[in-house]
Amino acid sequence: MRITVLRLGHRPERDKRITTHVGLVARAFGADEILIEGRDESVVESLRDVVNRWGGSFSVTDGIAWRDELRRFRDSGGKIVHLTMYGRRIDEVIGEIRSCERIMVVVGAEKVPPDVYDIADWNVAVGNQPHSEVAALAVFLDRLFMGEELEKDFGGRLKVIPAARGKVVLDRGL
Ligand SMILES: C[S@@+](CC[C@H](N)C(=O)[O-])C[C@H]1O[C@@H](n2cnc3c(N)ncnc32)[C@H](O)[C@@H]1O
Repeated sequence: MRITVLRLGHRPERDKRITTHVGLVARAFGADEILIEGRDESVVESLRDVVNRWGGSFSVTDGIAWRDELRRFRDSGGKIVHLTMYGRRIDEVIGEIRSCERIMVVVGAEKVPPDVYDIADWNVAVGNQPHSEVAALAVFLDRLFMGEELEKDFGGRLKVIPAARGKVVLDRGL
């Protein structure tokens, strides 16, 4: 399955860290790309730097026109999943979502515009309490892949060798 994450409402003056974390979680938990509303060269650079060092083919694009992206994605046959505390319980819908070929997973920052709720094929809640886009995305992807995403080899220059203590990192010098 190909997964695009759409990060809405990025405000460069206050969301740098959390949007970077949305991107890091997207990559580490098995998504293929992130699209970011708003321009932020520093967020894009730091995510691309992680890809360069730690591997994978995760792509990062900022400054997108999100309504056009959602429509284009839907019109080309992709399905849209909006993560929101007001949505349906994740366990009720994750099986259906798992059968899709391409999904776009939308996460917000502050208030998400009402049309996102309308265009989404599924509005999905990771519990019905308010928490965070980073946590919601991580739990959603982990449920989607049933934990298998954590076994992925990213093939990067740097690779952690799991250790009971300390840090063991292989530099494959690619
Ligand atoms: C800080 S929350 C903002 C919530 C905001 N009050 C709203 O009405 O959308 C930022 C994002 O985290 C995600 N989120 C927060 N809690 C969630 C939950 N329980 N389930 C799914 N997603 C959640 C949503 O994508 C949301 O747009």
